Amino acid sequence: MSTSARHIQLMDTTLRDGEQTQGVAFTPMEKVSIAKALLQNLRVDRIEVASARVSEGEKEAVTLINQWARQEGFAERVEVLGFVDHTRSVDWIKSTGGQVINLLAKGSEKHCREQLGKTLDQHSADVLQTIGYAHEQGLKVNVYLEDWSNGYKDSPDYVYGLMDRLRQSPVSHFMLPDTLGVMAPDEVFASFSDMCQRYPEVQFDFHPHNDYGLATANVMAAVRAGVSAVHCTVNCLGERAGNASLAEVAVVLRDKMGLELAIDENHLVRISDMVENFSGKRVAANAPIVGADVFTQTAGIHADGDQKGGLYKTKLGPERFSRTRSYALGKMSGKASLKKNLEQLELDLSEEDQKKVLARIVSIGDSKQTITTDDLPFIIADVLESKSYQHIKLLACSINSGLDLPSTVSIRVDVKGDKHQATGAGSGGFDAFIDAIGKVLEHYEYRLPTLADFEIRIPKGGHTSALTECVITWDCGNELRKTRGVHVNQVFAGILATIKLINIQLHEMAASPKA
Ligand SMILES: CC(=O)SCCNC(=O)CCNC(=O)[C@H](O)C(C)(C)COP(=O)(O)OP(=O)(O)OC[C@H]1O[C@@H](n2cnc3c(N)ncnc32)[C@H](O)[C@@H]1OP(=O)(O)O
Repeated sequence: MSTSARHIQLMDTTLRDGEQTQGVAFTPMEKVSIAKALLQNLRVDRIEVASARVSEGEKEAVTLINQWARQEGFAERVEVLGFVDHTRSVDWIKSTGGQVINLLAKGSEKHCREQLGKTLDQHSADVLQTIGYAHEQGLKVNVYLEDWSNGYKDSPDYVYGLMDRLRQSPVSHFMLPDTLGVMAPDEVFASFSDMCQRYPEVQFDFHPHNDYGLATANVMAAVRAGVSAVHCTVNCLGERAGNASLAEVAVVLRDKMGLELAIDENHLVRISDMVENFSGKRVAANAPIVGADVFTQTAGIHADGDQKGGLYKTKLGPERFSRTRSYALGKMSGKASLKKNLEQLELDLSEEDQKKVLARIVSIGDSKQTITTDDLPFIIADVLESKSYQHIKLLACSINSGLDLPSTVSIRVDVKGDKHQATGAGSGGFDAFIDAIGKVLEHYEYRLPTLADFEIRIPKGGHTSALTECVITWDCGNELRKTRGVHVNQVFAGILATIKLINIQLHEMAASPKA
């Protein structure tokens, strides 16, 4: 089947199946923000925002989403999963102002018999009755055949029997899920080809799960077999191993299958960040498209190839997703990696000095420490013994902490040659240090930016006396900056990372004073 110029709908279910990720619960306002970003900015075709009857909080969220969607003309693109429970789910959805029910019917004989205790005839009659009621109430109806992947394999006659009974009813999409993520691409292709041939008038959606890590590959197979819509979630959230990643599906369908999608790729990373923050589920640094490291070249040879005319470029360039390429510094760096970082910082070094700095970077990398671009000026200053980056020096610091007691700190610092002493208090040693250093820096019209992230780690297999590395991400208004500190004491590792950031910013203030 030719796939060119076909339009495939993306139905995002971050707010329904995504919320079935262990430990995830969105507040109503978080749900509204995600819904707006999905429909308005990213431009997915449809969103599923909840299961009916779950809770009062869920009802409030769905009501708010529907109010907004109606104003914006998106009302028919907001869907809610409902159960085969006669009137209850339909009434719940109606009361939220919803217009679409995704009715959860049983797609395997086993689930029908053992979970509902019904025969095919009884269940079909119940489903038809709920579809009829939903229509009377003015709702559009889609139908899930839950556990279809197992049902199609173990009880195909049940699946065909159910489809034959439901196909004449007013159902917009039949949504066939691989509920337990057990299918492989060849099985998906064969089963969807069969379903599409038997029921050519029916619009099928595919709802994948990622238990074997095959969700995106399975989406490709389903599309090749003729489905008209696929389901996915932001950051691959979803029950167990999750669904298919929205970012992966969007780029794969475009690049590998030449399909038309409405998605605006510039928003993929922003929505991934939003969902990461609201869900509390960290995105793996190597997650395709949205992971923190996926546009970073680590190997010196790769940096060299990029320097020589973009030899390592692919269609998945960072600019496409409003991101930038970076070059990691560590033991695998070469001349080209250093050059790229120096260019970014607009620093000029002689070939001789570059060699010395590179040797230090490689030896720091050898001791398992990581190096950020912002560390580079300090490594240079240290290697070349320049004091020009040393605007602030911590001369002494004592911390007092106790269980259930506020922490106190006493510091002595040198700022641009002037000595200062200060004390501070806070809920922990680091917090107390921030209080104390803030008092000193007031004299220099400098305020620390807020923390965006604070990570402490020790080398794997490390012991209690291991060096600790602290990497702090700072929200500097128009950009995020990372600085790191290394010390046996984790609070001091954080303090050293903070001193480094202050040095960078005092240096920038000195280099470009306010007019
Ligand atoms: C494929 C999927 O991911 S489906 C996701 C479905 N969404 C959810 O489950 C959302 C979260 N769930 C909930 O909040 C609750 O489970 C509720 C509100 C839906 C129901 O709660 P309760 O009434 O306490 O029942 P419980 O959670 O034990 O649900 C099981 C009942 O639903 C029945 N049931 C299972 N599937 C269906 C279905 N498709 N339609 C109607 N009833 C169903 C079961 O037979 C069982 O009924 P029984 O108690 O008479 O034996």
